[in-house]
Amino acid sequence: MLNYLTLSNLIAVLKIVLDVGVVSIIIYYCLKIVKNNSRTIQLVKGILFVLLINWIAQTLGLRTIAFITTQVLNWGVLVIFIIFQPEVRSLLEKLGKTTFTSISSLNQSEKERLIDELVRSTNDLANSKTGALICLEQTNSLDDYIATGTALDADVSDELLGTIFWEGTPLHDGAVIIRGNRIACASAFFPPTTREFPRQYGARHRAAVGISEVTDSITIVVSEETGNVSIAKEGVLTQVNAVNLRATLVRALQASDPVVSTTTSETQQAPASPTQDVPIKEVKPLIKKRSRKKDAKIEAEAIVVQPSTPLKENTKEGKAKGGKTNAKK
Ligand SMILES: Nc1ncnc2c1ncn2[C@@H]1O[C@H](COP(=O)(O)OP(=O)(O)OP(=O)(O)O)[C@@H](O)[C@H]1O
Repeated sequence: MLNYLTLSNLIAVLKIVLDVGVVSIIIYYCLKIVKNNSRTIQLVKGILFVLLINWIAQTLGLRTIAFITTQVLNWGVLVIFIIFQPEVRSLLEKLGKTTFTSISSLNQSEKERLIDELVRSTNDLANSKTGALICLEQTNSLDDYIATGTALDADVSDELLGTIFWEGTPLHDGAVIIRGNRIACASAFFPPTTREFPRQYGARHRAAVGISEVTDSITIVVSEETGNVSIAKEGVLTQVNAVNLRATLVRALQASDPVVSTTTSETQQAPASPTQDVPIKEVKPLIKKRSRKKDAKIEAEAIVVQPSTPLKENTKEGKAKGGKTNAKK
């Protein structure tokens, strides 16, 4: 009898652990999705707001408001599924899929070679003022975006990236996505940011910031207009030179694996290595085309870099941005 009770207690405890464990995992992944997607952050804020109004209305006995907000919350689930249909679909598609070869799975020499090739090709692209968008997949899968481009499975090399972004090729329009140390695709389309953005930046920079808002990827942008190089990460666009670029890439790879030994401060202060010999560009002064009042608001969603250096006045008034935008998508 005692044994039976102990066994049934044990089973009950295991059930509770399983129950709580599964729910915790679901909550963890939901929070991860919310955190990585600016659209879902807005949505969660909206839901919290409606919940607050509903609670106040219930507490104060405001029956009409309580009724309306309750209906909004009841029907909200359906609305969420409709609004987030693409996200829900891709989430379901991902279930059961094997994990991709991420950058973190590369060994030290592969990482170093990848960084060397990226710095070298970015340097060449910048010097020849060839517009480019090179996105490095991190932990969030870029499958959905790879699907919008032309699939490739090629070694990352200075020569190949130069060829892809050469204006004469059909693949030059759009972004290259790098998965692990392979070029997964070219000509991919990214969701452009919808945030307020300095006018001198066009569709390419908007796309780079856009993808960095919804995933943890790192994107290198080379401006066709100026040859300037920027990095988009976590919704922030930072203009870099060769040393900054290398340091950022080292840091990014380091974050997932301590195998890359150079520390951040060492990297930033380090003299140029062989691939850093030719700086891509001096860090250009950065424009803030906003009033001081607006700047306070922008602090939180900093678009620009190097606060001490105002952005170079480099307008593109004559340029028809829309014309160059990746219209095919
Ligand atoms: N959503 C997008 N996803 C991927 N690539 C895009 C996207 N929008 C534009 N591009 C790429 O950017 C090119 C247009 O760049 P545009 O000149 O408008 O941007 P820009 O930020 O001003 O860059 P640049 O300084 O190089 O001129 C397109 O030809 C295409 O290759």
